[in-house]
Amino acid sequence: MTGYKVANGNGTTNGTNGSTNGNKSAEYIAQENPTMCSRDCCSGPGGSRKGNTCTDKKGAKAGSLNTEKIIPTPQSLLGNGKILCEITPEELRALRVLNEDTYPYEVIEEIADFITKGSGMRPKIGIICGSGLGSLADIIQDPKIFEYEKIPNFPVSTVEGHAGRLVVGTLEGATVMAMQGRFHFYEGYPLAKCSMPVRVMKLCGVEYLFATNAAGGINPRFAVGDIMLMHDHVNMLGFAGNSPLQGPNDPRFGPRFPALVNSYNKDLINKAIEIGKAMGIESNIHVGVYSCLGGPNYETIAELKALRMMGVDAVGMSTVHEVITARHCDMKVFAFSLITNKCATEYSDKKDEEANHDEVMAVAKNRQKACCELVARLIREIHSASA
Ligand SMILES: O=P(O)(O)O[C@@H]1C[C@H](O)[C@@H](CO)O1
Ligand SMILES: Nc1nc2[nH]cnc2c(=O)[nH]1
Repeated sequence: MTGYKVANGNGTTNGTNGSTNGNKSAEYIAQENPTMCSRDCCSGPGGSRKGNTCTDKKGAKAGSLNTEKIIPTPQSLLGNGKILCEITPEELRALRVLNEDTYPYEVIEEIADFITKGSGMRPKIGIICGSGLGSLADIIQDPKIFEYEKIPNFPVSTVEGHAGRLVVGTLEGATVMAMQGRFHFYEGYPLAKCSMPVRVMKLCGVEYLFATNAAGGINPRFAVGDIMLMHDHVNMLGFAGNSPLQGPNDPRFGPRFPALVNSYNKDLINKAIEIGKAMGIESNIHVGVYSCLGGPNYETIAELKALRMMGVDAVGMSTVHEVITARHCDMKVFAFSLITNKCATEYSDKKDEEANHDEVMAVAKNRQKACCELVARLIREIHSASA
């Protein structure tokens, strides 16, 4: 069988079956067929790989390509199965952006223009709907809806309970945009990509980020269905050296070293507490610390005990990197967790103490009315204060 190399962004891997598929594996190089074209070769800069020049491209076009030697990767098959040599410059650029970990300012600007021009609105408040909380976007009036897959260079949602639409419209008089579906690290997206829409929101004109999530309650005082207003977080992925701000910093978004104390706006937390009282649900409202783990697995008892010792009240798989990105570009942040399950912190054989996504979705569905009312009332206050 013919040998091959699959470029994986960290070097290349030799083999005769399967592929080593890194994030940047859209290029592949035939070892025994120097006429095959690589992505670098096609796209110019940095493209002078041994045995792969633009002459090779001509050879490939002329039909000397031995397709049996190509190991297709998911990325290589993008573009209706066309190989990269046949992709137009526009398709190639889109493909590169999809494969990149970071998005240049200009690309974010293009996405923001697409949304503001397409909707005819410049939203002031951005909402990220947590698992099962998509109904937060359903209460938006006169909505203009953008399916993620139709937004240029936008990722797609892959998780149940995350519809994959951006909804722009008005809520309590304010112009808002809501992500009905967020991107998670466990879906395979790097953190910068997970939180890229926050930068899109910023360039659309958004000043306030409302981030919501479904989370497991670690604090023993929390009951299923309670709402925890986030006043701080523990960035576990950050402890492991991962951040949405990794890589070159573009000062048009914010500083290289942003401070994160006071990330969660105290005025908005206090207003939300007042609103909770007015709604008669003050006993279900708490203020606490959230932590995001990478997922998709839920936590072990030992992990939950460790988180509790660190002062974490609720644990999830999102939000923290969105908040970091929002604070980096100086947005005001309000965030809450809907407690969808109680996390067990003692060993037990009881099956019903295990977290599961169906339960998460069911609780979110049951509590969506209260969550929508809290968000709507808070937006009304922000809007009337600025009018
Ligand atoms: O998107 P969020 O953080 O609300 O969703 C949480 C984390 C996982 O995606 C899911 C697990 O049930 O709920
Ligand atoms: N990591 C994590 N995410 C959740 N999302 C909803 N519940 C949970 C949970 O218990 N743990």
